[in-house]
Amino acid sequence: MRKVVSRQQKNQKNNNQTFLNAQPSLFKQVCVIGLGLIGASLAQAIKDNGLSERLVAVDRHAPSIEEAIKQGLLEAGSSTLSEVVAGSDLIIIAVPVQAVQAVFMDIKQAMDSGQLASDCMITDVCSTKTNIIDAAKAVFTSLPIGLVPAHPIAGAENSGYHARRATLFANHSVIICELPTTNYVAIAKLRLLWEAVGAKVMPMEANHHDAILAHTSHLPHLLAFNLVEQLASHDDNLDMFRYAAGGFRDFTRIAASDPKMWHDIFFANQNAIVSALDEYGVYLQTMRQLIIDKDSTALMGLLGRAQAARRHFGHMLASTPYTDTSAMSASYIITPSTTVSGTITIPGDKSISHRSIMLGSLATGVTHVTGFLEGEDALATLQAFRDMGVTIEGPDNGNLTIHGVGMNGLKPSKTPLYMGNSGTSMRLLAGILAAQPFDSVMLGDTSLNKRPMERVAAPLRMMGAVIQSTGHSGTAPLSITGRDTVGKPLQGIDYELPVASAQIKSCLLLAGLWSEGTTTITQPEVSRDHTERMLSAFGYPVTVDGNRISVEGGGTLVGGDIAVPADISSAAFFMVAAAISQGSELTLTQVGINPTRTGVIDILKLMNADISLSNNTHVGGEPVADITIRASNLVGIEIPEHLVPLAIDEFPVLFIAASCAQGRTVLTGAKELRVKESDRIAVMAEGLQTLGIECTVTEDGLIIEGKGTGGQDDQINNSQPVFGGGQITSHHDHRIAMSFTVASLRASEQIIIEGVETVNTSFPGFAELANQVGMSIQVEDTSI
Ligand SMILES: O=C(O)C1=C[C@@H](OP(=O)(O)O)[C@@H](O)[C@H](O)C1
Ligand SMILES: C=C(OP(=O)(O)O)C(=O)O
Repeated sequence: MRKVVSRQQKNQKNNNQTFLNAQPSLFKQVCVIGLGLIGASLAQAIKDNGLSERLVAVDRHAPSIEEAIKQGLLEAGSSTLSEVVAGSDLIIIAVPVQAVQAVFMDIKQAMDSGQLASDCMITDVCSTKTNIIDAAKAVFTSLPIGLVPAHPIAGAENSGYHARRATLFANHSVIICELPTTNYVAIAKLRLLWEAVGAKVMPMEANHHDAILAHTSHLPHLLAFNLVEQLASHDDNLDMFRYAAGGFRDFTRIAASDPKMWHDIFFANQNAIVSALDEYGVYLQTMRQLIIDKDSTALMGLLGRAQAARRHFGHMLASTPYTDTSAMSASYIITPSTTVSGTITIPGDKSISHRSIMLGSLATGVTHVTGFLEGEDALATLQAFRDMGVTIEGPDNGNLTIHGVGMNGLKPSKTPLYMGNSGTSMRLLAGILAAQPFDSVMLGDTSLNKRPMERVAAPLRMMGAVIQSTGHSGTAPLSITGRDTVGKPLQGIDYELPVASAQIKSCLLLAGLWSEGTTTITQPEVSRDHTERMLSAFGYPVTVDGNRISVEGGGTLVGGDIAVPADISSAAFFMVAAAISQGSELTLTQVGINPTRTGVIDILKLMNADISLSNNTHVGGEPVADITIRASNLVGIEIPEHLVPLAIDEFPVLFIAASCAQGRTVLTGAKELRVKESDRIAVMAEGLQTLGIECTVTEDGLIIEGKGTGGQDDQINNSQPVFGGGQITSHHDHRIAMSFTVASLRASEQIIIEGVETVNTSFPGFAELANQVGMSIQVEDTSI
């Protein structure tokens, strides 16, 4: 259970911090027991950072002590604790795990004899934690109030005093066990010490620490030692080592670590290690059998899943940018430019990419996808299906091969499904998961966790789904109970959508595929129809009657080939870029022009944009064309409300166009913009005002006073800046970042956009492409 901290304790913590910061050194005397790699490195880091007035050490190896004193690292040292420990206010135990209990006995004696205060802080750096606490319990009548067990997750294959490095802990994690018996000041001071040497501190329960470390550290070390032993015991071991490839070297690097230390750890964490090892045995047997059986699909699936999972975990951890604004570290520094030109290819459509994974996975047979968008949103969907046991090869340059598992072939994921920033993934998957026999949990990043999920959860409940939005206010995480537990299938419903949302419509239609009877969705306005089109392309009958769409449950999907066209929502940035800048002409090849998506073209044309389509054809059931757009004098308009759902994602960049138009542009009926990755009305208005544009926020839209000077019939006059310069934040929203980039074509000064990592959710390579056509974007990492 997490430790609950009262307000009083929090205040006390803040006061401690101020008090501690005011002290010349954090400690009067630190005594390090054990001058091995970790102990000596920590001593050196304490010394270099001036964290203690005095440093003393205990080590049985006299030459290390002598050298450390000679080098000025230590004031004193000995092989016996009682000779140097007096007056220490922190003791750091850095000896092998099995020797810790004996050290505790020495410490107790020093406390009993008055050499040490009873509240003296005691910490350790050992790789196991429950046995350290047990050892302390065995020695002290009650756990010392200064005891803070800790574990820096840092090391090196070299051991001993000479291998020490003061920087060993920089950017590494240190786990601290905050025991209920420990004085709060001791915890706060140890935290300060670790942070001062560059480490990231995280609290964790001792049991949990031991179970996790058994898998992530102890098992890999055991396997490394074991593999070296296996190879070394061969008769031709010399040849084996001589020709051992990089794989052997990389895999067994950690087998050069200190044997005594690992001997102790393996015994100290016996139970957790044995269970990790048993589990490993099962996986090894499975792999062995797949090779014997020459089961290529299953082996490919396993290898692909493992490769993706490794990347995914890295991503999940590194994707803290999406969960923590302070960590959003990449910025665009944009120098104003005046014109764009060229012929470019825009990456694949995000909505269609999501659906290709979903339907390809649920189909029978193999589905080949080309033009798949390798952006983080679509990759989140891909990973979710891998987590549910689907074998997916790729993505390789937009190519994917999906080995469909059929309507009843998904397996429960072992971990919660992580949807990152993607509303489409979470909402569409909610419909699929609600119908599965097993339970599921879906998580999102900070932005996604704020977006409304009851809009799908409530109608799914009407179908009999058991689904909870467990966030603050009808928001993610979503927890879904499997049909096996519920005991009966979903029931078809006749549902009228309260908003024109393709995500809600698709969620319910997808749930309808497993439901008894008919599911009919009525939408108030037309919204994108990719789900309907792709279901039909996979052979699933869909009935469309005006704005009423129906499916019957119980059908099947048949895999095939899907070509994903270029995304018109991404193309929109370049359409506006060319429209607003003098002398520009851009051609965007083979862009999807599904009529449920072309609101942006209609709106720009109403604003007097010069847009033409050519090479019209069909790709994978979707119409596509080359779009050519040239500079023109844009004029302000009242945007017709029926076009809003058809251009829902393009408004941020349309606001940039409106700012460059002559006269006022009024958007109404677009409340939905407030619940996208950010509140796109508020956030765009704020950014526009920063850049000197007058605009008024309304409940369901925005009024923009355009600064363009040329009218519809005038000479094209797009060379005067309408924006100033300034600093804009993305608010975790890719479309905000890209829209303000386009503004730089009519800006008088530099525009800086912070938090641009988010662009990768829908448009990897955006900055490179923008530079290719004539913009001037420099990407800077400001994290260091
Ligand atoms: O179905 C889809 O692929 C999408 C539907 C739209 O969302 P809403 O359904 O919330 O309008 C759109 O904004 C989103 O980018 C993608
Ligand atoms: C709203 C968007 O996506 P999603 O809802 O999938 O996060 C978008 O891409 O603009």
